[in-house]
Amino acid sequence: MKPKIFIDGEHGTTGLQIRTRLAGRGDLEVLSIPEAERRNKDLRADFLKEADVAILCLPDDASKEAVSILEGHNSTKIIDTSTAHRVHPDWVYGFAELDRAQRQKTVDARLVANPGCYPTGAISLVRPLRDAGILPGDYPVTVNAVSGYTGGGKQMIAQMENPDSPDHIAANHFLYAMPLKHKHVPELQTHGHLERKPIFSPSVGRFPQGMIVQVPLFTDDLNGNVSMQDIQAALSAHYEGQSIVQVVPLAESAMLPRLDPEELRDTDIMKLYVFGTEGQGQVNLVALLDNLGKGASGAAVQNLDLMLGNA
Ligand SMILES: NC(=O)C1=CN([C@@H]2O[C@H](COP(=O)(O)OP(=O)(O)OC[C@H]3O[C@@H](n4cnc5c(N)ncnc54)[C@H](OP(=O)(O)O)[C@@H]3O)[C@@H](O)[C@H]2O)C=CC1
Ligand SMILES: CC(=O)N[C@@H](CCC(=O)OP(=O)(O)O)C(=O)O
Repeated sequence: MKPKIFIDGEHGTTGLQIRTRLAGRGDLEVLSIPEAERRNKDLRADFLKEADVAILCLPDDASKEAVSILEGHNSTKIIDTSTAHRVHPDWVYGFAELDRAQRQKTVDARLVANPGCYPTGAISLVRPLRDAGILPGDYPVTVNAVSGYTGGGKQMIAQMENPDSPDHIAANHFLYAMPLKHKHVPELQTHGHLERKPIFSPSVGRFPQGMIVQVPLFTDDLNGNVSMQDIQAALSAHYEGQSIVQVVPLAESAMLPRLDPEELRDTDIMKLYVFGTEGQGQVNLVALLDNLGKGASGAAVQNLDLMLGNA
């Protein structure tokens, strides 16, 4: 029997991309709710209970509701793409490359929280340096980022694309979350193993999919007398043996005149760069990804395969 998959929120931005990725999969049966019934709680409950794996692509409150519908119904595994359970102790953080143990934890899990798009980039840069003892726990980490506008879901897509929308956004690039209380901060701190709350300053650009996440560091304030080479080597060692997170060689990074946030659009990989000038005491660590690829839907399908024993 093929495993049954239900994408709750399949007509939204993340859900649609997951459905597209699963469209050609003959090894799975996708249970699909008609678009007009997408908020029909009774029908959703039936599908949630029938599924072997439910992938929640909903706002936080609706995700929590779906989880409560499944309470006591342990035959349905859950992947939640929302922020609701990313620091919850009962949930496994579905970032297989986080450390040596995370892949197996995801394989064994019933409840998996899919990482946020920005945290995927930032944690992928800081966590290996924490684990290697290079980045002190109390380092004052800052994270600056730009996302494609699909990161804001259906509402922001309409605001950016429809000039007749009442809350139309005309800007080509804008900062937001200026009070420094973005919903991703707890996740960044917890899974980045950071003692201090990081400063997170996100922005959005007028392109649909793509993301750059930057973590600048002063190497004098790191542990030991580390060079750019040492930092790149620590990242490379951490991600050795897998193909989704790619650490770019220093020589290649040094040749780049600019970095395009859309470069990895429609892919599920993430590239990590160490920029700077050796000996200057500063580096800019950069993650490049598609906010809907490794940042959301691609990661959800990766987690699905791990949970089904396919990967
Ligand atoms: N977009 C991105 O890049 C990323 C998104 N995520 C997360 O994925 C989740 C979904 O985001 P996204 O796809 O962007 O959002 P969208 O707004 O594009 O889609 C959400 C979908 O959920 C439906 N929905 C909302 N409330 C309910 C409800 N109570 N019952 C049933 N269905 C409901 C919406 O229906 P309706 O059309 O009626 O509103 C819509 O189809 C969020 O939690 C987000 O944080 C994670 C990483 C990246
Ligand atoms: C551009 C934009 O608005 N991005 C969203 C983050 C993407 C998202 O909602 O999902 P995750 O929390 O699961 O990453 C935000 O800043 O709230």
